[in-house]
Amino acid sequence: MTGTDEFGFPIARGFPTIDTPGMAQVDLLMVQFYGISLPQMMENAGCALALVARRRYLPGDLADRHVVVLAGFGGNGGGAMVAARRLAGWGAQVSLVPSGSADALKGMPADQCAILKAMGILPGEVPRMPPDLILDGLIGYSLRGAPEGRADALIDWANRQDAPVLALDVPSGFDAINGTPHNPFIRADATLTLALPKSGLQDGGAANATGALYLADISVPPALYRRLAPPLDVPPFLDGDIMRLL
Ligand SMILES: NC(=O)C1=CN([C@@H]2O[C@H](COP(=O)(O)OP(=O)(O)OC[C@H]3O[C@@H](n4cnc5c(N)ncnc54)[C@H](O)[C@@H]3O)[C@@H](O)[C@H]2O)[C@H](O)CC1
Ligand SMILES: [K+]
Repeated sequence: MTGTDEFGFPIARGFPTIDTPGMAQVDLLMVQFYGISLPQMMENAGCALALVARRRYLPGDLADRHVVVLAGFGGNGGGAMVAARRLAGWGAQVSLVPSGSADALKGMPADQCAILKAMGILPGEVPRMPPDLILDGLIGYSLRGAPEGRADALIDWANRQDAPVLALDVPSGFDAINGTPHNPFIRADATLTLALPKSGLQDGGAANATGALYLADISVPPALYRRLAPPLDVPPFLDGDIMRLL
């Protein structure tokens, strides 16, 4: 560790990068070898996102602080909805904006959305009231080509707002492997990437798409990385669950 950033997050160097096929291997080993489920990882991811949101953007009392959560239909959207739940629990006013009809959500994102509905947070359109913060959970490392449809429109909307955007895992529209920005891509003020920094995020990506780059521990055992082909040597998160990388 080489000190902390201005928000008190430990600064870390020496974490290797990983590409999307490598992350797919990690997810498989987590589930099949260790029995650590995707919902468990998603819970860790979303909680870490909410913690970065609170400490970096919403210090103090969260009452009257308005957060718009943009949520896609995959694991990225599910993690963002966990963060929505945590921030709402801490008193923030949360608007949930899915990238399609919420009735069409399936699997874990649908489960997360059902929890939010039970809490009285109903999926809807982007609100007229300007937000204090936008969480980008539209598309993660499974982006395929340039964003289309509602995701495309919501990325444009987010980039037009004065509020900062905090991206989950990768800025949506940004290729996590090779760092190619598609049109459009989220211009994040900060990005919280999960488990290991994705290879395309190394230098913040083209045009510094990521902004400040954080890394969250989602409870991958370091020994798992030595089972990958090729193996990776990853240090434990000794100084905290959330590290500042860039
Ligand atoms: N081990 C981990 O790091 C974990 C990461 N998690 C999070 O899950 C996502 C990856 O989830 P996945 O379900 O594979 O997909 P995505 O959420 O990235 O996106 C799929 C979603 O996006 C749509 N889509 C893809 N390309 C486009 C496009 N060009 N235009 C519009 N829409 C697009 C696609 O149709 C799907 O609906 C990872 O990034 C993390 O955030 C988990 O929490 C578990 C562990
Ligand atoms: K994202």
